[in-house]
Amino acid sequence: MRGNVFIAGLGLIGGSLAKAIKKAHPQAHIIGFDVRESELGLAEALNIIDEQAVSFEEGAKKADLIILAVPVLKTEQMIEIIAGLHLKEGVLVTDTGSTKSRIMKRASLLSEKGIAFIGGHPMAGSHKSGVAASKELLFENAFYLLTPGSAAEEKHVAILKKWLDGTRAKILEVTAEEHDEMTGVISHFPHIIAASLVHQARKYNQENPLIERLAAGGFRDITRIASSNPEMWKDISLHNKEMLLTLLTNWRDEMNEVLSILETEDEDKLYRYFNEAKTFRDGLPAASKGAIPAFYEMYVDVPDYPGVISELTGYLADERISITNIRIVETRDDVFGVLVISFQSEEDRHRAKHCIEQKTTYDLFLA
Ligand SMILES: NC(=O)C1=CN([C@@H]2O[C@H](COP(=O)(O)OP(=O)(O)OC[C@H]3O[C@@H](n4cnc5c(N)ncnc54)[C@H](O)[C@@H]3O)[C@@H](O)[C@H]2O)C=CC1
Ligand SMILES: O=C(O)C(=O)Cc1ccc(O)cc1
Repeated sequence: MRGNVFIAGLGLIGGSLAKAIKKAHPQAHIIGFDVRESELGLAEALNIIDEQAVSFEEGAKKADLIILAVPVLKTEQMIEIIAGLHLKEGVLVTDTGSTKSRIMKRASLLSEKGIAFIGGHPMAGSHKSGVAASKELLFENAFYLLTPGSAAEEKHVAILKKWLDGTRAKILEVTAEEHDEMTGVISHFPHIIAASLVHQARKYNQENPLIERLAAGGFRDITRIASSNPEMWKDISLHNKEMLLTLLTNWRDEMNEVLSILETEDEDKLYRYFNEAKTFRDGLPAASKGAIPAFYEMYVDVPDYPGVISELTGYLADERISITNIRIVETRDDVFGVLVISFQSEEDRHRAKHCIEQKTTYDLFLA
């Protein structure tokens, strides 16, 4: 497709969409805007955008497609600004916000003027932010939820889907209310719990600093999302306040129930509590991406000597297997360390396993 695509907010999501759109539509002209000049400059230097907009308004006026990829309270402000501009005939406006009800309400300002607004939420991402973390295939196989506004006709949705071809996401239409209920349960509420677990560990750590050193493995895994951008999650929580209040109340009741099971040492109930959770968790789809994306990690027990990381990454590079992240867990002078290597796909992870098994005697396992 040809045309000007204006992306406001060149962070993880704006940058990833710019890359995916450029890949599928090389003729598209991508104009970018960000309040942070560093991100804007980096996006241009990395050829993620073709042009920097002089201002938000100037970028919006030139666009055939406007994508708002900023924290959700800012998205509302941008919709208001757009509603007051003289835009190009036939322009499509969409966003990437993690919430939809308040955005769709604000977008009625556009619908009233006959401007097609289609709410959007690519349900993949990470705890990282910024254009440097953006990836062309961030949304591959992930769900991409759309909430068309009242002025958005089927043909508009079809055009937006075409623009989004390069994301290789699974696009679904839902209502804004359904959206906020579902994402409240599986994404927004877990972020609050992850943050609360970290707060709890932080408080106990003040008394006993060994906690911080022991907090590897499982604790790191379930609290990874607590490392996400605080501004973004402040906005999301305020936007989905009602749902989060309901979930918090239900959770408090459930914790009270667990408290009483423990107090009375009711073994049957305790067993059932864990077993029912395990059964549902084990039945969740494994390899496809959800709001909390799958990470393809491989754990390698390595001796703690200099050069071991370059030895392993060297073997993987020889086989042209790309890694997306590498970290060391629990290295102490007297024990083996665990190297956690992440890959883009299950296929890469299996090739890596085969490669390392062939070339070394280190123990490894896939989590
Ligand atoms: N991070 C994630 O995993 C996901 C985030 N989202 C949603 O996408 C949106 C963007 O999130 P990310 O890209 O992760 O955040 P980010 O922090 O990586 O990028 C947001 C960018 O917007 C810019 N920005 C903020 N206010 C602005 C303004 N008034 N004008 C112009 N630029 C402005 C920031 O400087 C930043 O570069 C948010 O609404 C978020 O809820 C959706 C799916 C996944
Ligand atoms: O890092 C993670 O696992 C996430 O939870 C990513 C994420 C963040 C916000 C969304 O609206 C969707 C996905």
